[in-house]
Amino acid sequence: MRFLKGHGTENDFIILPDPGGEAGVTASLVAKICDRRAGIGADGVLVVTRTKESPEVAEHAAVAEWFMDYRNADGSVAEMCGNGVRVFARYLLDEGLEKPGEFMLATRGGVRKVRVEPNGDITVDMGKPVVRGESVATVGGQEYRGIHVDMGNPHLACAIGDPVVQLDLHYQPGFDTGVFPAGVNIELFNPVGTRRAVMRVHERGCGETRSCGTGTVATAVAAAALTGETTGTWTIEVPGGTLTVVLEEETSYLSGPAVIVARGELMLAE
Ligand SMILES: N[C@@H](CCC[C@H](N)C(=O)O)C(=O)O
Repeated sequence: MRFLKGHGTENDFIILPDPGGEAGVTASLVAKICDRRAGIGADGVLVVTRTKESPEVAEHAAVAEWFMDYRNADGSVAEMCGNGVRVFARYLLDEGLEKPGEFMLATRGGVRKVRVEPNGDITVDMGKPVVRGESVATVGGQEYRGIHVDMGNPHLACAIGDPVVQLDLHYQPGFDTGVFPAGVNIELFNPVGTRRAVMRVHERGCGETRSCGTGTVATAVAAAALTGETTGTWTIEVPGGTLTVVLEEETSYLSGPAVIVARGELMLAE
């Protein structure tokens, strides 16, 4: 099977072209591919399938030709991946499967519009973040209160006060399984100037990653709430780079670089 590898601010993905949806990519194959020692290594897999060939999203086939079938590194599926959408869009553009400008993609979290910026960055309309309340994350025995933000997938974004570099995110942070029965992506951040924050993330199904697009939008929402704002343009610094988040009343946008770095033939089997 042919594969490519790409990343968006070092949130890295293996891309598996499967236009007809016939490959039957399993959770165990995804976990093998993403293994950083025995496999290729990645935070997740993006299976590229025509929307009309994917029963779970076929209803969107009239508006979005391609479905980003996103899988976490442990093989689990997720509703949405902001950096994944941007890398997926880069792949479609490079392959001539979509034209530069604006186009729509299907995800499990709904249809997303993407746009190529004059500087080559890719912007995604991420939809309206939904604030569902507050909850607590525990890291290294320390409790941090944060905001539960639904970006299609679940997030808990906590302003922590302590420097984010000091956090040990090798382990799953504690969280309230009553609030997050399907798990949660946990962002730990500090505001560092006007509409700017530095963030680290522990992703559901992946562990710590160097960036998380949906997580940066959740962080912008939580950081804005600290100053009573709900709109504005935020710069979020992550270990893998910098992303821009625009919060509007009815939607949000995520912008940044997305690149393809390799292509090859997969020799792993289930
Ligand atoms: N890295 C992603 C989010 C991927 C999904 C997440 N791990 C989940 O399980 O919800 C992003 O860029 O948004």
